[in-house]
Amino acid sequence: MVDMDTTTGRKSSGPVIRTSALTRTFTRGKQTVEAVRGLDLEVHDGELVALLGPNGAGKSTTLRMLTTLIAPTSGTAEVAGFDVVRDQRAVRQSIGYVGQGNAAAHQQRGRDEVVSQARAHGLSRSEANRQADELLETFDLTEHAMRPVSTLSGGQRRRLDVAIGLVHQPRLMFLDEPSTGLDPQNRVNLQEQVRRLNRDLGTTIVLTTHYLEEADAIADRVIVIDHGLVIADDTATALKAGLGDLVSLGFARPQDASAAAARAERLDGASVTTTGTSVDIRVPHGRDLAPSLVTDLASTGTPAQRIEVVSATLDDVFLHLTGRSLRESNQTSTDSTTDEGEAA
Ligand SMILES: Nc1ncnc2c1ncn2[C@@H]1O[C@H](COP(=O)(O)OP(=O)(O)OP(=O)(O)O)[C@@H](O)[C@H]1O
Repeated sequence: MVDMDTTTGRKSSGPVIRTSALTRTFTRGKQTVEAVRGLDLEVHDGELVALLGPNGAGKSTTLRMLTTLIAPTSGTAEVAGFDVVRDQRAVRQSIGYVGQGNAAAHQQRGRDEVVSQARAHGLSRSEANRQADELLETFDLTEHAMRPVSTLSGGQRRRLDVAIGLVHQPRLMFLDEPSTGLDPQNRVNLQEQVRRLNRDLGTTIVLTTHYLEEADAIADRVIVIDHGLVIADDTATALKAGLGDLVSLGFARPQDASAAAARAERLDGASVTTTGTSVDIRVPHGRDLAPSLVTDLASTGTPAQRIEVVSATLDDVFLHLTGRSLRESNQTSTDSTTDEGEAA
């Protein structure tokens, strides 16, 4: 049941984001690109959600519709209880958004940039100063606050961007590829700050990423997007557990491998591949099942000479769902975006 606040017209319960059959197409010359194709999505207060997918999957387009930067082609989206087409202003006031690339002006000092953004959001000078100091502290930027933005490292600048996105204390924050281009140390540092923002302040966060490790490490929920469609939506743990572990066995003779494969086929949910003297078994809870399987095989005269158990990764999940590796899709993608077809 959704209650309506009659003074603001804002819904006071229900998901903070709700989309229904949301689509966005772009026209490139004679070509039509269906960037987002029928997205049905609900995000609840306090969640940290990662939209994960290869380059060109439709992640940024989704975020740009949810933040009112571009209009949907069809379907509906409500953010913080407001319609992204009809109530653009209210949506914008309710959210923070950090797009790709750096927002901060390069010659300004970091602190001045945060203060002026806070002032632009209507805070008084003293409130803006206080807010800036708090945010700089939160993002470990206090000691760099008086330096021109152009002299900050990539990681510091990205953290400054996130701080600026928070000046008006939104309950809902959108981050478009926050850690792309950062070195591993700065990436981990930024991820920690994002996690802290969600955990300590309860800010709902929706971020896009094509880093598997990032989605796995920080998100409560991972929404995997490919070719404009949601192909999986769950916790990273559940997505990986659903696929199961890979139990790899090696035998002395091909006939032993065949016998072991026949035995493994009887395991619930197992998918078995035999190559010469090797047997690969993808099976839920493989790590737990492996010892008894190996004992069983030894007792029936087909002892394994090699055993390896590898837990599933999100890349395995993506590979299973699409037949492609997300890592390789990211590396080989030459897809590029143009400004053609942009909505006001
Ligand atoms: N303004 C635009 N004009 C034309 N095509 C566009 C535009 N914006 C996006 N596209 C196309 O829509 C598809 C989805 O792009 P989008 O940027 O949403 O993907 P993404 O998943 O965010 O990728 P990345 O990780 O590279 O940012 C791509 O094929 C892209 O080229």
